[in-house]
Amino acid sequence: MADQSQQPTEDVILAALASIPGPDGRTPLPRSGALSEVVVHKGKVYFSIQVDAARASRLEPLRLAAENAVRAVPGVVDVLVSLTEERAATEAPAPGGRRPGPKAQAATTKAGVPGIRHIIAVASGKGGVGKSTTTANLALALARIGNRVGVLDADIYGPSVPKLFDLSNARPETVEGKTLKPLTAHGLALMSIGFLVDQEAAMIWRGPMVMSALQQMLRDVAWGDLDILVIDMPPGTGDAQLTIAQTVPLSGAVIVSTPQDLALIDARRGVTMFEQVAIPVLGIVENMSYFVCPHCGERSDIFGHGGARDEAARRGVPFLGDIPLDMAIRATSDAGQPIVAAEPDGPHAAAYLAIAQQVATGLATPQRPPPRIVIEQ
Ligand SMILES: Nc1ncnc2c1ncn2[C@@H]1O[C@H](COP(=O)(O)OP(=O)(O)OP(=O)(O)O)[C@@H](O)[C@H]1O
Repeated sequence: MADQSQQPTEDVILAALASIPGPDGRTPLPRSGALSEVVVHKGKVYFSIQVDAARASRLEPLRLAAENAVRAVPGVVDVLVSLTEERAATEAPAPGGRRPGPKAQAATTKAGVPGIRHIIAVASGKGGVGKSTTTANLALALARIGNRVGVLDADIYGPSVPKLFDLSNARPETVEGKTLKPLTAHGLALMSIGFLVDQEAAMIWRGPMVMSALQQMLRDVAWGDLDILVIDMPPGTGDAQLTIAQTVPLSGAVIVSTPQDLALIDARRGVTMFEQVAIPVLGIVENMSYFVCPHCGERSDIFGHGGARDEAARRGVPFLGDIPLDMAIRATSDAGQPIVAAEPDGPHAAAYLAIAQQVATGLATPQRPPPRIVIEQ
Protein backbone atom coordinates (compact mmCIF):
# COMPACT_ATOMS: atom_id res chain seq x y z
CA MET A 1 0.00 0.00 0.00
CA ALA A 2 1.16 3.51 -0.77
CA ASP A 3 2.56 5.63 2.01
CA GLN A 4 -0.29 7.90 3.12
CA SER A 5 2.06 10.54 4.46
CA GLN A 6 3.06 11.07 0.83
CA GLN A 7 -0.51 11.82 -0.16
CA PRO A 8 -0.66 13.79 -3.43
CA THR A 9 -2.03 17.34 -3.49
CA GLU A 10 -4.97 18.47 -5.60
CA ASP A 11 -2.54 20.32 -7.89
CA VAL A 12 -0.63 17.13 -8.59
CA ILE A 13 -3.89 15.37 -9.47
CA LEU A 14 -4.90 18.23 -11.76
CA ALA A 15 -1.51 18.07 -13.48
CA ALA A 16 -2.04 14.35 -14.08
CA LEU A 17 -5.45 15.06 -15.58
CA ALA A 18 -4.10 17.74 -17.91
CA SER A 19 -3.15 15.10 -20.47
CA ILE A 20 -6.76 13.84 -20.68
CA PRO A 21 -9.04 15.62 -23.16
CA GLY A 22 -12.39 16.61 -21.62
CA PRO A 23 -15.87 15.71 -22.91
CA ASP A 24 -15.40 17.83 -26.07
CA GLY A 25 -12.42 15.62 -27.01
CA ARG A 26 -10.01 18.60 -27.10
CA THR A 27 -9.90 20.83 -24.03
CA PRO A 28 -7.78 19.33 -21.23
CA LEU A 29 -10.10 18.01 -18.53
CA PRO A 30 -9.05 20.49 -15.79
CA ARG A 31 -9.90 23.40 -18.12
CA SER A 32 -13.00 21.86 -19.69
CA GLY A 33 -15.46 23.19 -17.12
CA ALA A 34 -16.65 19.62 -16.49
CA LEU A 35 -14.42 18.74 -13.55
CA SER A 36 -15.74 18.99 -9.98
CA GLU A 37 -13.71 19.76 -6.87
CA VAL A 38 -11.01 17.12 -6.41
CA VAL A 39 -11.13 15.61 -2.93
CA VAL A 40 -8.04 13.77 -1.66
CA HIS A 41 -8.31 11.81 1.56
CA LYS A 42 -5.62 9.46 2.85
CA GLY A 43 -4.44 8.85 -0.68
CA LYS A 44 -7.97 8.21 -1.98
CA VAL A 45 -9.07 10.60 -4.71
CA TYR A 46 -12.68 11.48 -5.49
CA PHE A 47 -14.08 13.72 -8.23
CA SER A 48 -16.79 13.81 -10.84
CA ILE A 49 -16.99 14.81 -14.49
CA GLN A 50 -20.14 16.47 -15.77
CA VAL A 51 -21.33 15.10 -19.08
CA ASP A 52 -24.34 15.37 -21.31
CA ALA A 53 -26.74 12.65 -20.09
CA ALA A 54 -27.34 11.46 -23.65
CA ARG A 55 -23.59 10.80 -24.09
CA ALA A 56 -22.96 9.30 -20.66
CA SER A 57 -22.50 5.72 -21.82
CA ARG A 58 -20.17 6.76 -24.69
CA LEU A 59 -18.04 8.79 -22.30
CA GLU A 60 -17.20 5.84 -20.05
CA PRO A 61 -13.70 5.67 -21.70
CA LEU A 62 -13.14 9.27 -20.51
CA ARG A 63 -14.02 8.27 -16.95
CA LEU A 64 -11.67 5.30 -17.17
CA ALA A 65 -8.84 7.36 -18.68
CA ALA A 66 -9.17 9.91 -15.86
CA GLU A 67 -9.20 7.15 -13.26
CA ASN A 68 -6.12 5.49 -14.78
CA ALA A 69 -4.21 8.78 -15.05
CA VAL A 70 -4.82 9.51 -11.36
CA ARG A 71 -4.08 5.94 -10.29
CA ALA A 72 -0.60 6.31 -11.81
CA VAL A 73 0.21 9.28 -9.54
CA PRO A 74 2.62 8.25 -6.76
CA GLY A 75 0.88 8.08 -3.38
CA VAL A 76 -2.59 7.46 -4.80
CA VAL A 77 -4.18 4.53 -2.98
CA ASP A 78 -7.54 4.49 -4.74
CA VAL A 79 -9.55 6.59 -7.19
CA LEU A 80 -13.29 7.01 -7.59
CA VAL A 81 -14.45 9.02 -10.59
CA SER A 82 -18.12 9.38 -11.45
CA LEU A 83 -19.88 10.85 -14.45
CA THR A 84 -22.66 13.21 -13.43
CA GLU A 85 -25.43 14.58 -15.55
CA GLU A 86 -24.80 17.99 -17.10
CA ARG A 87 -27.01 20.84 -16.01
CA ALA A 88 -29.02 22.64 -18.66
CA ALA A 89 -27.10 25.83 -17.97
CA THR A 90 -25.22 27.19 -20.96
CA GLU A 91 -22.94 29.14 -18.70
CA ALA A 92 -19.31 29.47 -19.71
CA PRO A 93 -16.80 27.74 -17.45
CA ALA A 94 -15.35 29.92 -14.73
CA PRO A 95 -11.95 31.49 -15.37
CA GLY A 96 -9.42 28.67 -15.30
CA GLY A 97 -11.97 26.31 -16.79
CA ARG A 98 -13.23 24.69 -13.54
CA ARG A 99 -16.93 24.24 -13.15
CA PRO A 100 -18.75 27.36 -11.92
CA GLY A 101 -19.91 27.26 -8.31
CA PRO A 102 -23.25 25.52 -7.75
CA LYS A 103 -25.02 28.82 -7.08
CA ALA A 104 -24.07 30.11 -10.50
CA GLN A 105 -25.68 27.16 -12.21
CA ALA A 106 -29.31 27.11 -13.22
CA ALA A 107 -31.28 23.91 -12.83
CA THR A 108 -34.06 22.57 -15.00
CA THR A 109 -37.60 21.74 -14.01
CA LYS A 110 -37.25 18.13 -15.10
CA ALA A 111 -38.15 16.63 -11.74
CA GLY A 112 -41.58 18.21 -11.51
CA VAL A 113 -40.83 20.89 -8.92
CA PRO A 114 -39.56 24.01 -10.68
CA GLY A 115 -35.83 24.49 -10.17
CA ILE A 116 -35.24 21.06 -8.66
CA ARG A 117 -33.42 18.65 -10.87
CA HIS A 118 -33.59 15.44 -8.84
CA ILE A 119 -35.52 14.45 -5.75
CA ILE A 120 -34.28 11.38 -3.90
CA ALA A 121 -35.77 9.64 -0.88
CA VAL A 122 -33.72 8.20 1.96
CA ALA A 123 -35.85 5.45 3.44
CA SER A 124 -35.62 2.63 5.94
CA GLY A 125 -37.82 -0.36 6.60
CA LYS A 126 -37.85 0.38 10.33
CA GLY A 127 -37.06 3.21 12.74
CA GLY A 128 -33.79 3.94 14.47
CA VAL A 129 -31.42 2.50 11.86
CA GLY A 130 -29.79 5.88 11.20
CA LYS A 131 -31.85 7.11 8.26
CA SER A 132 -31.71 10.77 9.35
CA THR A 133 -27.99 10.58 10.12
CA THR A 134 -27.43 9.12 6.66
CA THR A 135 -29.64 11.77 5.03
CA ALA A 136 -27.71 14.62 6.63
CA ASN A 137 -24.26 13.26 5.84
CA LEU A 138 -25.20 12.14 2.33
CA ALA A 139 -26.61 15.61 1.61
CA LEU A 140 -23.40 17.26 2.87
CA ALA A 141 -21.28 14.87 0.80
CA LEU A 142 -23.38 15.46 -2.33
CA ALA A 143 -22.85 19.20 -1.83
CA ARG A 144 -19.13 18.67 -1.37
CA ILE A 145 -18.84 17.00 -4.78
CA GLY A 146 -20.33 20.03 -6.48
CA ASN A 147 -24.11 19.77 -6.19
CA ARG A 148 -26.51 22.35 -4.85
CA VAL A 149 -28.45 20.35 -2.30
CA GLY A 150 -31.57 20.69 -0.16
CA VAL A 151 -32.99 18.47 2.58
CA LEU A 152 -36.70 18.03 3.18
CA ASP A 153 -37.41 16.36 6.50
CA ALA A 154 -40.57 14.36 5.78
CA ASP A 155 -40.27 12.39 9.01
CA ILE A 156 -43.31 14.18 10.26
CA TYR A 157 -43.64 12.17 13.46
CA GLY A 158 -40.02 12.50 14.48
CA PRO A 159 -38.33 15.38 12.62
CA SER A 160 -34.55 15.24 13.05
CA VAL A 161 -33.30 18.04 10.79
CA PRO A 162 -33.69 20.85 13.37
CA LYS A 163 -31.44 18.99 15.82
CA LEU A 164 -29.01 17.61 13.24
CA PHE A 165 -28.28 21.13 11.99
CA ASP A 166 -28.52 22.94 15.32
CA LEU A 167 -31.62 24.86 14.25
CA SER A 168 -34.03 23.78 16.95
CA ASN A 169 -35.20 27.31 17.71
CA ALA A 170 -35.09 28.66 14.18
CA ARG A 171 -38.22 29.61 12.25
CA PRO A 172 -38.35 30.07 8.46
CA GLU A 173 -39.31 33.48 7.04
CA THR A 174 -41.98 33.88 4.41
CA VAL A 175 -41.31 35.38 0.99
CA GLU A 176 -44.02 37.90 0.00
CA GLY A 177 -46.38 36.10 2.35
CA LYS A 178 -46.65 33.21 -0.11
CA THR A 179 -43.69 30.88 0.09
CA LEU A 180 -41.41 29.85 2.90
CA LYS A 181 -37.69 30.51 2.77
CA PRO A 182 -35.72 27.39 3.62
CA LEU A 183 -33.23 27.65 6.46
CA THR A 184 -29.61 27.04 5.61
CA ALA A 185 -26.66 25.29 7.22
CA HIS A 186 -23.33 24.30 5.67
CA GLY A 187 -24.65 25.48 2.29
CA LEU A 188 -27.70 23.17 2.38
CA ALA A 189 -31.28 24.44 2.01
CA LEU A 190 -33.34 22.87 4.80
CA MET A 191 -37.02 22.47 5.56
CA SER A 192 -38.65 20.44 8.29
CA ILE A 193 -42.05 20.26 9.88
CA GLY A 194 -40.06 20.71 13.07
CA PHE A 195 -39.40 24.35 12.03
CA LEU A 196 -43.10 25.01 11.67
CA VAL A 197 -45.13 23.37 14.42
CA ASP A 198 -44.62 21.80 17.80
CA GLN A 199 -43.75 18.18 17.48
CA GLU A 200 -46.72 17.27 19.69
CA ALA A 201 -49.04 18.97 17.20
CA ALA A 202 -47.69 16.98 14.26
CA MET A 203 -47.94 13.73 16.20
CA ILE A 204 -51.74 13.79 16.15
CA TRP A 205 -52.00 14.51 12.43
CA ARG A 206 -53.63 11.87 10.31
CA GLY A 207 -52.75 10.77 6.78
CA PRO A 208 -54.32 13.54 4.66
CA MET A 209 -52.91 16.30 6.88
CA VAL A 210 -49.48 14.73 6.70
CA MET A 211 -49.66 14.55 2.92
CA SER A 212 -50.83 18.11 2.56
CA ALA A 213 -48.06 19.33 4.89
CA LEU A 214 -45.53 17.44 2.80
CA GLN A 215 -46.82 18.76 -0.50
CA GLN A 216 -46.60 22.27 0.94
CA MET A 217 -43.06 21.72 2.14
CA LEU A 218 -42.19 20.49 -1.35
CA ARG A 219 -44.01 23.06 -3.46
CA ASP A 220 -44.55 26.15 -1.28
CA VAL A 221 -40.93 26.49 -0.23
CA ALA A 222 -38.61 28.78 -2.18
CA TRP A 223 -36.01 26.06 -2.70
CA GLY A 224 -34.27 27.97 -5.49
CA ASP A 225 -32.21 26.03 -8.00
CA LEU A 226 -31.23 22.67 -6.59
CA ASP A 227 -29.43 19.78 -8.21
CA ILE A 228 -30.66 17.33 -5.60
CA LEU A 229 -33.34 17.52 -2.92
CA VAL A 230 -32.87 14.72 -0.39
CA ILE A 231 -36.05 13.67 1.42
CA ASP A 232 -35.70 12.11 4.87
CA MET A 233 -38.68 9.73 4.73
CA PRO A 234 -40.70 8.62 7.74
CA PRO A 235 -39.40 5.18 8.80
CA GLY A 236 -41.22 2.09 7.58
CA THR A 237 -43.14 0.97 4.53
CA GLY A 238 -46.75 1.79 5.44
CA ASP A 239 -49.40 3.84 3.67
CA ALA A 240 -47.76 7.21 4.37
CA GLN A 241 -44.48 6.10 2.81
CA LEU A 242 -46.24 4.52 -0.17
CA THR A 243 -48.25 7.70 -0.77
CA ILE A 244 -45.08 9.80 -0.73
CA ALA A 245 -43.39 7.36 -3.12
CA GLN A 246 -46.40 7.62 -5.43
CA THR A 247 -46.99 11.36 -5.32
CA VAL A 248 -43.54 12.94 -5.09
CA PRO A 249 -41.62 13.01 -8.39
CA LEU A 250 -38.70 10.91 -7.13
CA SER A 251 -35.66 10.17 -9.28
CA GLY A 252 -34.58 7.38 -6.94
CA ALA A 253 -34.38 6.02 -3.41
CA VAL A 254 -31.59 5.08 -1.02
CA ILE A 255 -32.41 2.41 1.56
CA VAL A 256 -30.65 2.45 4.94
CA SER A 257 -30.40 -0.75 6.97
CA THR A 258 -28.45 -2.14 9.87
CA PRO A 259 -26.96 -5.64 9.52
CA GLN A 260 -29.46 -7.43 11.80
CA ASP A 261 -31.69 -9.95 10.09
CA LEU A 262 -34.88 -8.19 11.14
CA ALA A 263 -33.72 -4.83 9.82
CA LEU A 264 -32.73 -6.51 6.56
CA ILE A 265 -36.16 -8.07 6.17
CA ASP A 266 -37.62 -4.58 6.60
CA ALA A 267 -35.09 -3.13 4.16
CA ARG A 268 -36.22 -5.74 1.63
CA ARG A 269 -39.78 -4.43 2.02
CA GLY A 270 -38.44 -0.95 1.33
CA VAL A 271 -36.80 -2.08 -1.92
CA THR A 272 -40.03 -3.81 -2.94
CA MET A 273 -42.14 -0.75 -2.16
CA PHE A 274 -40.10 1.51 -4.44
CA GLU A 275 -39.87 -1.09 -7.17
CA GLN A 276 -43.65 -1.48 -7.11
CA VAL A 277 -44.09 2.19 -7.91
CA ALA A 278 -41.28 2.06 -10.53
CA ILE A 279 -38.82 4.26 -8.62
CA PRO A 280 -35.22 3.19 -9.15
CA VAL A 281 -33.46 2.03 -5.99
CA LEU A 282 -30.11 3.83 -6.12
CA GLY A 283 -28.72 1.42 -3.53
CA ILE A 284 -28.52 0.18 0.05
CA VAL A 285 -26.32 1.62 2.82
CA GLU A 286 -25.37 -0.60 5.76
CA ASN A 287 -25.28 1.66 8.82
CA MET A 288 -23.83 0.69 12.22
CA SER A 289 -22.15 -2.00 10.18
CA TYR A 290 -19.31 -2.75 12.58
CA PHE A 291 -17.66 -1.29 15.66
CA VAL A 292 -14.09 -0.13 15.99
CA CYS A 293 -12.94 -0.01 19.61
CA PRO A 294 -11.83 3.56 20.32
CA HIS A 295 -9.20 2.24 22.75
CA CYS A 296 -7.54 -0.64 20.97
CA GLY A 297 -8.76 -0.12 17.38
CA GLU A 298 -10.04 -3.69 17.18
CA ARG A 299 -12.98 -4.15 14.86
CA SER A 300 -16.04 -6.16 15.97
CA ASP A 301 -18.92 -7.15 13.73
CA ILE A 302 -21.46 -6.83 16.54
CA PHE A 303 -24.57 -7.54 14.50
CA GLY A 304 -22.90 -9.65 11.86
CA HIS A 305 -21.64 -7.77 8.84
CA GLY A 306 -22.26 -7.68 5.11
CA GLY A 307 -25.96 -8.58 5.24
CA ALA A 308 -26.94 -5.46 3.32
CA ARG A 309 -24.29 -6.15 0.69
CA ASP A 310 -25.70 -9.67 0.20
CA GLU A 311 -29.25 -8.34 0.15
CA ALA A 312 -28.31 -5.73 -2.46
CA ALA A 313 -26.70 -8.42 -4.63
CA ARG A 314 -29.79 -10.62 -4.29
CA ARG A 315 -32.07 -7.79 -5.35
CA GLY A 316 -29.78 -6.59 -8.13
CA VAL A 317 -29.43 -3.09 -6.63
CA PRO A 318 -26.13 -1.31 -5.89
CA PHE A 319 -24.49 -1.69 -2.48
CA LEU A 320 -23.47 1.86 -1.62
CA GLY A 321 -21.20 1.27 1.36
CA ASP A 322 -21.00 0.58 5.06
CA ILE A 323 -20.76 3.05 7.91
CA PRO A 324 -19.44 1.85 11.28
CA LEU A 325 -21.11 2.31 14.64
CA ASP A 326 -18.98 5.10 16.01
CA MET A 327 -19.46 7.45 18.95
CA ALA A 328 -18.14 10.34 16.84
CA ILE A 329 -21.00 9.93 14.34
CA ARG A 330 -23.59 10.13 17.12
CA ALA A 331 -21.84 12.89 19.06
CA THR A 332 -21.40 15.17 16.03
CA SER A 333 -25.06 14.65 15.01
CA ASP A 334 -26.22 15.41 18.54
CA ALA A 335 -24.12 18.57 18.49
CA GLY A 336 -25.79 19.77 15.29
CA GLN A 337 -22.69 19.30 13.09
CA PRO A 338 -22.99 16.00 11.21
CA ILE A 339 -19.65 14.26 10.81
CA VAL A 340 -19.12 15.23 7.14
CA ALA A 341 -19.26 18.89 8.27
CA ALA A 342 -17.48 18.40 11.61
CA GLU A 343 -14.63 16.24 10.32
CA PRO A 344 -14.56 16.81 6.56
CA ASP A 345 -11.19 15.12 6.17
CA GLY A 346 -11.89 12.18 8.45
CA PRO A 347 -12.52 8.57 7.46
CA HIS A 348 -16.29 8.77 7.96
CA ALA A 349 -16.58 11.77 5.65
CA ALA A 350 -14.63 9.77 3.06
CA ALA A 351 -17.11 6.89 3.38
CA TYR A 352 -20.07 9.24 2.89
CA LEU A 353 -18.30 10.87 -0.07
CA ALA A 354 -17.91 7.49 -1.73
CA ILE A 355 -21.63 6.82 -1.17
CA ALA A 356 -22.49 10.25 -2.58
CA GLN A 357 -20.41 9.60 -5.70
CA GLN A 358 -22.33 6.42 -6.36
CA VAL A 359 -25.66 8.14 -5.81
CA ALA A 360 -24.65 10.92 -8.23
CA THR A 361 -23.58 8.33 -10.78
CA GLY A 362 -26.88 6.45 -10.32
CA LEU A 363 -28.79 9.67 -10.98
CA ALA A 364 -26.76 10.40 -14.10
CA THR A 365 -27.27 6.94 -15.54
CA PRO A 366 -30.51 6.77 -17.48
CA GLN A 367 -32.65 3.90 -16.23
CA ARG A 368 -33.05 1.48 -19.05
CA PRO A 369 -36.01 -0.86 -19.41
CA PRO A 370 -35.10 -4.51 -18.76
CA PRO A 371 -33.74 -6.31 -21.82
CA ARG A 372 -36.31 -8.06 -23.97
CA ILE A 373 -35.46 -11.66 -24.73
CA VAL A 374 -36.05 -12.52 -28.36
CA ILE A 375 -36.09 -16.22 -29.23
CA GLU A 376 -34.92 -16.73 -32.78
CA GLN A 377 -36.66 -19.56 -34.61
N1 LIG B 1 -23.20 5.02 12.38
C1 LIG B 1 -23.61 5.46 13.58
N2 LIG B 1 -22.80 5.40 14.66
C2 LIG B 1 -23.23 5.82 15.88
N3 LIG B 1 -24.45 6.31 16.13
C3 LIG B 1 -25.30 6.39 15.08
C4 LIG B 1 -24.94 5.99 13.76
N4 LIG B 1 -26.00 6.19 12.93
C5 LIG B 1 -26.97 6.73 13.70
N5 LIG B 1 -26.58 6.84 14.97
C6 LIG B 1 -27.33 7.33 16.13
O1 LIG B 1 -28.47 6.47 16.27
C7 LIG B 1 -29.62 7.23 16.63
C8 LIG B 1 -30.71 7.02 15.59
O2 LIG B 1 -30.26 7.56 14.36
P1 LIG B 1 -31.23 8.36 13.38
O3 LIG B 1 -32.06 9.34 14.13
O4 LIG B 1 -30.41 8.84 12.25
O5 LIG B 1 -32.14 7.14 12.93
P2 LIG B 1 -33.49 7.13 12.12
O6 LIG B 1 -33.49 5.84 11.39
O7 LIG B 1 -33.65 8.36 11.32
O8 LIG B 1 -34.50 7.13 13.31
P3 LIG B 1 -36.08 7.44 13.27
O9 LIG B 1 -36.68 6.24 12.70
O10 LIG B 1 -36.38 7.61 14.73
O11 LIG B 1 -36.28 8.68 12.48
C9 LIG B 1 -29.15 8.67 16.74
O12 LIG B 1 -28.84 8.94 18.09
C10 LIG B 1 -27.89 8.72 15.90
O13 LIG B 1 -26.97 9.72 16.33
